[in-house]
Amino acid sequence: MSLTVIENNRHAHRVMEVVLQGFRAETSDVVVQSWQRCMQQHHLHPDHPRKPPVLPRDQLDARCLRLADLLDCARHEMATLYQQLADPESAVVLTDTEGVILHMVSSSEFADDLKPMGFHVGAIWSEAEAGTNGMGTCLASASAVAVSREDHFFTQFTSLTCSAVPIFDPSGAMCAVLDVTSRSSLPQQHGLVLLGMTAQMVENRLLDLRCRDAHPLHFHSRPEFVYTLHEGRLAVSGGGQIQAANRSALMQLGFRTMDELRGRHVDEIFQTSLASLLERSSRSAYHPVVTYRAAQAAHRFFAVARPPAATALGERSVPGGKPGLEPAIDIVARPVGGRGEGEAVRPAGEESGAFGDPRLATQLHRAARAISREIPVLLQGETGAGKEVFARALHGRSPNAAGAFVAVNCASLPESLIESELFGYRAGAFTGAQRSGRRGKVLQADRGTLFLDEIGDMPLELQARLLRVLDERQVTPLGSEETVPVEFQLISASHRDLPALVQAGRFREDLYYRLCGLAVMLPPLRERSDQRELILALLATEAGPDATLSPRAMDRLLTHPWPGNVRQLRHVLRTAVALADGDRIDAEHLAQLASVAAPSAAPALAAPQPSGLADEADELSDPAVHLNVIQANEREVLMRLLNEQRWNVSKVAQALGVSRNTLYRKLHKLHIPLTHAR
Ligand SMILES: Nc1ncnc2c1ncn2[C@@H]1O[C@H](COP(=O)(O)OP(=O)(O)OP(=O)(O)O)[C@@H](O)[C@H]1O
Repeated sequence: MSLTVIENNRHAHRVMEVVLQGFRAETSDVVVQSWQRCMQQHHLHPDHPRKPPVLPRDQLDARCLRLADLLDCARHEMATLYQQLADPESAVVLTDTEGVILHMVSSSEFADDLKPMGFHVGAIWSEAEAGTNGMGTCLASASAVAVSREDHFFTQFTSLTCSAVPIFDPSGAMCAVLDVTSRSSLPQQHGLVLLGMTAQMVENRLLDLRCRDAHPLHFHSRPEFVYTLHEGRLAVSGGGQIQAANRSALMQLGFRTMDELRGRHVDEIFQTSLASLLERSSRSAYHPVVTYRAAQAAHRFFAVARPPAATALGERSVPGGKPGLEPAIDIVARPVGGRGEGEAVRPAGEESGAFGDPRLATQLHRAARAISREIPVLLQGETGAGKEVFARALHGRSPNAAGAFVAVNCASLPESLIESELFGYRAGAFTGAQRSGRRGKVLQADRGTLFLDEIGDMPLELQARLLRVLDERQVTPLGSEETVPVEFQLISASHRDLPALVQAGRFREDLYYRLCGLAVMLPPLRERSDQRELILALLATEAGPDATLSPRAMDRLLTHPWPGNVRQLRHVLRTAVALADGDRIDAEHLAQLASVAAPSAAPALAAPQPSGLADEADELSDPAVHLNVIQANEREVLMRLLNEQRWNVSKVAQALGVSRNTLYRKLHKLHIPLTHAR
């Protein structure tokens, strides 16, 4: 008998002894109860291992669409958690309430290890399908669980250790499970803490998003905890009724469930009314004000109440319902994929853009609805992911489509010029000013769309001026006394993590809330499901409709990790077209891909390499591996600078105080190819 079979038998025997004969197990009650459910309720047998079933693609897409807002809230937090865990043999996973894996962050190597076990996006890991496991058992018990190695019901999963926590929506219902699965033998305590914190962050974001038209009320018994992860948060209707709360709020106020709290009035909970809290908060410039628990007068809280995010942003009331609470699935995406080699394609000009990925299409649809209600849209995503293309598409679908689309790149303008560029100046306002004066970009965008790209790079002093313009909707050009009224739609974009900049004090929080009426996280190219369609469309733009790709070339493109996203894809295709003799592109014309920087080049918002899409990285030699530690560090710093300056070599040279030639030599020495350059 092979070792595996003996091992399998031993594990199965142990599970059966515990379930059928009531033997004491050296494991937790949660695990024992799960084993009992597996055998008695789900009729699983530890001797008959099975692979979790996989949902068909269209059903998976439909689920992702239904939970699009949750996925939006979770994606970035999951990537951050993965980085904090710093364990290459771990995966951070999100499932829906039926145990279907919707999103996963891991190294491509670990994802490849997990795949044969049936552990990948689309697979169903409920207890009924996969026996005792982190995700399934968390769902069944509706509580945080740790399932280490031999706690699993089936032997095939006993090399894994999982920790999982439920995520609750603002109504208090469980809406997902967040899990960390790794090879380590024990759940790491700090990992569990991080997991719990991540779940809380996702819940708070979801509360903000789904209750945008309620008054947010932040509180804690210690003032320094207001606005932190530990704060209690309530969503309160204009009439003062509590609609939703986070877990900390329930705990601090002594309620066990959301049902016990929902519908109560603020003055029933605190010894004050919503109106009074709002007034006192605004008078104290939104610093926490003291309030007392109504039931226990000695229990003091510090609280801040604000106007709803929606009204604070000038959002009009939405006919027929609350924007944040409507189901995410109300559009039909264009069909994706299925096109073979050489088929006719429609060129994707930058104006039209290609948005075949269902998630992207939904985001465009939601953003179009938001902008049509004058809600500003904030686009986030890695560099080259198509934020400007998306913004133009949004403008084209908006009520102001007939007006101008005015783009301002806040990162590329020298600080001294941003102000005049944005607000304009009166004739003779300063030395060097044009004699006739100049209408600033804000006024040029009148009745159109103002697109503030790389808004995270705007200097703090100018943020204050911009804030005033957004509030007052009028502009005072430099050197002028006169204010000019202006009406525009606002879209902004950044590849930086703006909430993190806010926390670091480098971006004004009040401005962030005014820009971020609706936050849209654009997926990186490697996560898009319409890659094939996009490749063909971009190829048609670059080489005309007769161009074709060989299957090998298409395969290489489809499996590339694309750290520079669509911009890099476009660049690679442009070079391939130049290298190919006729209209047919083959793998050999994609030599440029071999010299593309490894994922260490990932920009600020980049998640770790996603599962299963980076197989090719194995084939490629990573140029960075030949560098010593100092060079590797130097390379990383340069890559970051290049990304920040959008691969503009002159600007990076300027920032470093070296000549362009010196910089080129350095780039060459550190194996940094300039394939990202525009
Ligand atoms: N959906 C799309 N359809 C067609 N082309 C696209 C699409 N998205 C991006 N591109 C191409 O990729 C290039 C980069 O797009 P864009 O400038 O919008 O990216 P970005 O995310 O705003 O970049 P950055 O963060 O560096 O400003 C564009 O010039 C365009 O050619």
